[in-house]
Amino acid sequence: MAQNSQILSLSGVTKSFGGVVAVRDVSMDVAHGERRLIIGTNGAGKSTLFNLICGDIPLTSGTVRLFERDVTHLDLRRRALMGMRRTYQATALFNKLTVRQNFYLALLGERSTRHHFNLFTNYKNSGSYNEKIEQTAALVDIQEKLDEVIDNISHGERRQLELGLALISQPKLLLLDEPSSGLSASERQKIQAILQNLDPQITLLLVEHNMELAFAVATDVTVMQNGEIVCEGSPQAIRGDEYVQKIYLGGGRA
Ligand SMILES: Nc1ncnc2c1ncn2[C@@H]1O[C@H](COP(=O)(O)OP(=O)(O)OP(=O)(O)O)[C@@H](O)[C@H]1O
Repeated sequence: MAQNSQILSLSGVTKSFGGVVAVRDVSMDVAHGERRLIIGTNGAGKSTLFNLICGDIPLTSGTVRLFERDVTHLDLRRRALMGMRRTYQATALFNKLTVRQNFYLALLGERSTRHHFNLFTNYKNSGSYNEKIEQTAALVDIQEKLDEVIDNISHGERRQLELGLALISQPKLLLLDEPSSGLSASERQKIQAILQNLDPQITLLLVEHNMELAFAVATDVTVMQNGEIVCEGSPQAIRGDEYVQKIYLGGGRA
């Protein structure tokens, strides 16, 4: 994909839940390679916006374009096949299986969706996936834990694995919903380093409440409040913005 191409383009995106307008008339363009941070107080509409971008929920009105194609009416699976992946605030892992087996199942699920082949007949070919699993595990710094059962790894390592499970399909656009929530300072630093070293070809959309991590990773920032975009700019500009300071530092997380 060309460096200047639009990876994501939202136009007039609105979502209402009954009387509640969770996202109101949002327009936003994200270019190839950007690390776009979306911040806003609780209830600002960030998760809903992610759900609309992914195709998890339908829009009330507006248009979503992904990789320069109108995907407004495509479901999550079809958008994923185009090269989009997201993580959730809580991802279900197979806790009795090892890290390697979780990677393996993600890879099989991915291949079966793409090529419609049978998961079980392909189990015999598992050796051919090992290299890919080991490469991805190294990207998220979990290569030492490949043969540990999930129940025995730390919370931070689970978050690293969740990132790895999203990366193993080699997405072009990756949406991360609070990748550091619930982590200790040292676990958070690890996630930060992983995100800072991410392949520059991957375009990133990030919702994150920890400002240190968020601003260390972001190239561009969008600020939301009450379902609307209130400002956009470089991390430096947003950090210095009086209004942002007020909604964040003036007790805005209500
Ligand atoms: N399924 C739903 N049904 C009804 N209202 C909803 C639904 N999902 C979200 N909302 C409402 O939409 C608004 C935006 O919520 P959303 O979860 O998108 O905010 P957020 O910015 O992600 O908040 P947080 O930082 O707490 O995760 C809130 O008022 C919320 O109560």
